[in-house]
Formats: sequence, structure tokens, C-alpha cells
Amino acid sequence: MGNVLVIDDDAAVCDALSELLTHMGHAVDTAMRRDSGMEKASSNAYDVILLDVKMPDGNGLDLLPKLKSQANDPEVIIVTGYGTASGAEFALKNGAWDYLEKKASVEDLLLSINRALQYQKEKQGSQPLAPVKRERIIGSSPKMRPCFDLLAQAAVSEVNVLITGETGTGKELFARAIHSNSPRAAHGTESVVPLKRNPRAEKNFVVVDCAALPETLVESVLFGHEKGAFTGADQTQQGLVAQADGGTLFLDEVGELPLAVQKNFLRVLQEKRYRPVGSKRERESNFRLVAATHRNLEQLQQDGKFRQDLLYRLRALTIDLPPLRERREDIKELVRHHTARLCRSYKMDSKGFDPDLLEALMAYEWPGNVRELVNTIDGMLAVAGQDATLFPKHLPLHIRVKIVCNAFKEKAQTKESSDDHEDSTSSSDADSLISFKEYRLNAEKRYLENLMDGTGRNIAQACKISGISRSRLYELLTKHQIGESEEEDENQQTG
Ligand SMILES: Nc1ncnc2c1ncn2[C@@H]1O[C@H](COP(=O)(O)OP(=O)(O)OP(=O)(O)O)[C@@H](O)[C@H]1O
Repeated sequence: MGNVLVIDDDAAVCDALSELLTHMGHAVDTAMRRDSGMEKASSNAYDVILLDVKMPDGNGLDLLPKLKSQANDPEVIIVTGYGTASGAEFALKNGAWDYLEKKASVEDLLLSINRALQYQKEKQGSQPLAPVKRERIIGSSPKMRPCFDLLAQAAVSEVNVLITGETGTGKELFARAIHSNSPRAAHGTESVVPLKRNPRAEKNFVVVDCAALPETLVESVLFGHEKGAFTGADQTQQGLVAQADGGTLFLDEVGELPLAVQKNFLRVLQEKRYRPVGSKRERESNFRLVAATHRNLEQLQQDGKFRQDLLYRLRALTIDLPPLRERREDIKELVRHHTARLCRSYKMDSKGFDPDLLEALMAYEWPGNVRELVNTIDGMLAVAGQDATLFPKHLPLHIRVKIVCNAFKEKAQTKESSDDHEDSTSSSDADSLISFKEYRLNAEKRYLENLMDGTGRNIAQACKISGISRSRLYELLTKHQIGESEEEDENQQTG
């Protein structure tokens, strides 16, 4: 029998589930708030947790990654009165066992609980997977944990793996780690074709950048060609599929593979046989496939740009890497790791970090994810030179401006919501309310002041960031009596 925790703010639901599950022989605890639920989950090893979504102290779904990162990895079943497709997607992507509506039948709920308990029992009895070599992959946040679990599973099996995630989230890093943790790396041989033909090939991990394949040469690059197969083919050439024999073929940006090639490649994937261009004979290649994309392959398939049968084949095991903004806890470790690495490679002394800088890096959204962070550190090291400590002033201007503007927006939002709150609680304050026009003017002035401070009063930069034309910006600055930099003034007068 299992240990179950019910987190639900409705006392009647807690009582009914507690009675039902206790009657079935399970040990049941209940919590009516998120914080007390989290406290209980941290100090007890539950097998299954039933989690409500709308709680008085916040959204229950936000607890999911933390609950899943508990040492015993409990199964979490979301039981909500307000089911939505996006809620269900979020829940499943974050490791929930199931997503049920409160109006579901008791039988459905019990079935889900029993299956989760059975899975937990079998998991406890099975051999744990050997820990994987992390290589240079940094990340200990709850969002990264399921990714490392899947990496471990992928390393010990031969299934095709699809790695998804925004640009710069570490897809290639994961693909390399799957290969180097697999038996294929241990038995790896040097590629027969000189590595300079494919600088990203190491041992028998072979990278195919589908976005960079010239359309007319795709087949030849992948499958090779015979001498004289086409104009310019003055010697027989081995393709990347042949190079990956005995190893791993990494199809990066697989969404860009031309439709015509997708059909051929599917056959190669199924049969592990290919025919070089101009050859009558088929050859064998025992490669293992790992593919990656930042695009939505399902959408591409619906738009007729990606074959459904290939999609089904590719995603036997999918690892979805989270964007950096969803795992900000990892930023400090990433900064330390990459700064130390870059300093070593530039033969520089290592750097210290001003606490304000780390805070600023944690506050930024990082649309280019870890790659953008690494490039930013690289740029900061160049600007800092021999300075022993990195400060926010070493950050690129566009990042400093974004951080300042975001902070301002947040402040404005907090103020707005506290104003709303005051409106709803106090009608006697009506005298102090201002017109919408006045409110908008104040907000406009605050935005401009912030923009000018953030850009160091640089008009060109301010226009670029705000999207406001130069003449309109001058007009607004004059209206609100805000000064721009003298240098810009002079340029304007002489220009
Ligand atoms: N978890 C991580 N730990 C340490 N470094 C990372 C991590 N994720 C990404 N990086 C670094 O970020 C950069 C980009 O990583 P990578 O090329 O693997 O991303 P990607 O998702 O394949 O990008 P793209 O979709 O643009 O090809 C590399 O310098 C890599 O070392």
C-alpha cells in the first residue's frame, strides 16, 4: 500500500479522498495550502501526491517541479476544477503522472492513483540507472532533473532520440553526452574521412547540420557519391552516414531537412542501408540516430513540411530542454563555469563577480539562452581586461537597458495592481484619482526618463530600443522637459 498526500484547499475534497484512500489501505496526509503541502512533501517520502491547481497561496502547478525534485521522485496527479489544454501541457511537460478534472469519475481517479502506485513500486524494485558523466553540462535546477534522467535512459539504449528546445539551450551538448555515455563511444574508432571535412566530427559522433546542407548536394553529403556521378564529382567520396557507422549520427536542425530527402532518409533509418549517389550497390551503416530541432515538428508536419512517419520514428524518446529563463537558479553556476573556462583559455587571471552583476544576470530574460550568456561573458571579459572583478558596467548596453526597463515595467505593474487593490477596497479615495489622460502622461514621462537613463542619454540607442523615430523622441523629450546628452545635442546641431 502507498503513502499519499492530498494538497487541496477544499476541506470536503481532502476529507472525501482521505476517507476513500484510507479505506483502501493507503496512508494519507492532507494539506490545504501550497506552503504546508510543500513542507510535508519535503519531510516525508510520498509515493503519490494529488495536487489542486487554484490554491489560496498561489497556483498549485508552480509546485510541480519542486515536488518532482524530491529525492524519492513522487508521482504527482493534478486534480483541477478548471482544466485547460495549456495547463495539461505544462503539467505533463513537468513530469506530472496525470491531469484530471475534479468532475472526472471516482473510478478514473482511483485507476490513475493505482497505476501511479504500481509504477512507483516497480521503480523501487528495479536497478537504478548508472549515473551519467555530465561532461560539461551545468544544471541542478528542478527543470533540468528530468532531462538528466532521460539522458541516462538514452545512453543505455539504442532508441532514436529527439532533443527539442529553443536555440542555445544545449541540444548539441546533450547529443554529445548521450553518445559519450553510450557503449558506442567506448568502442569508437576514428572517422575514416579526415576530420577537417567535418570539423564537428569526433571519434564516431558525426554531426549533420541540416540547415547548412546545400539542397542540390544533400544526398551526396549524406550518402556519398561515386566518381563521375555528377559534374564535379572527380573522385568517390564517403558520406556522413558512412562515417557514423558504429557510432552516432547527430542530425542538427532536423526540421530543415528537405522533404524529398526525408523520404530517403526514413528508409535508411529503418533499414540501416543506403546507396551512394551514382552507385548501383547498397551499403550498410550501423549508426544510432540523435536528432535536434528548435522548431515545432508537429506544426511543420501539419503544414505539410515534415513527414509524419519520420516524425514518429525520430521521437521514440524526446528530451525537451527548458529555456534559461525557466531555470534561473542555474545562472550563477553557468556564469562561474564559463568565466573560469574562458579565463583559462585566454590565459587570464580568474575574475570575481560583483553581487549586483549576478543579480542583473539573473533578472535578464536570455532569449538566446545559454549561448547568449556565454557570448555575453566573453564580451565582458574583453571589456574588463585586467580588472579583477566583473561589474554591471561591463555588460553590453542593450542588456543593461533591457534589465532596467524590465525592472521599471515590473514596478509599474506592481503599482498598478496595488492601485487596483486600493480602488476596490477604498471608495473614500475617489477624490485622489486622476484622469486616464493624466495617468498616461505620467507613465509616458516615467518611461522616457528611464529610457534616457538606461541608454546614458544616447538618442540613437534610445530610438533603437524604443522603436520611436528620432524626431518624435525629441518632441516627447521637449514635451516632458527631459534633457538628452550634450554630445548628442552637438551632433544634432552640427549634423
Ligand atoms: N547546460 C549547459 N551547461 C553548460 N553550457 C551549456 C549548457 N547548455 C548550453 N551550453 C553552452 O551554450 C552554447 C550553446 O549550446 P548548444 O550548441 O549545445 O545549444 P543548441 O541548443 O544546440 O543551440 P542551436 O539550437 O542554436 O544549435 C555552447 O557554448 C554550450 O557549451
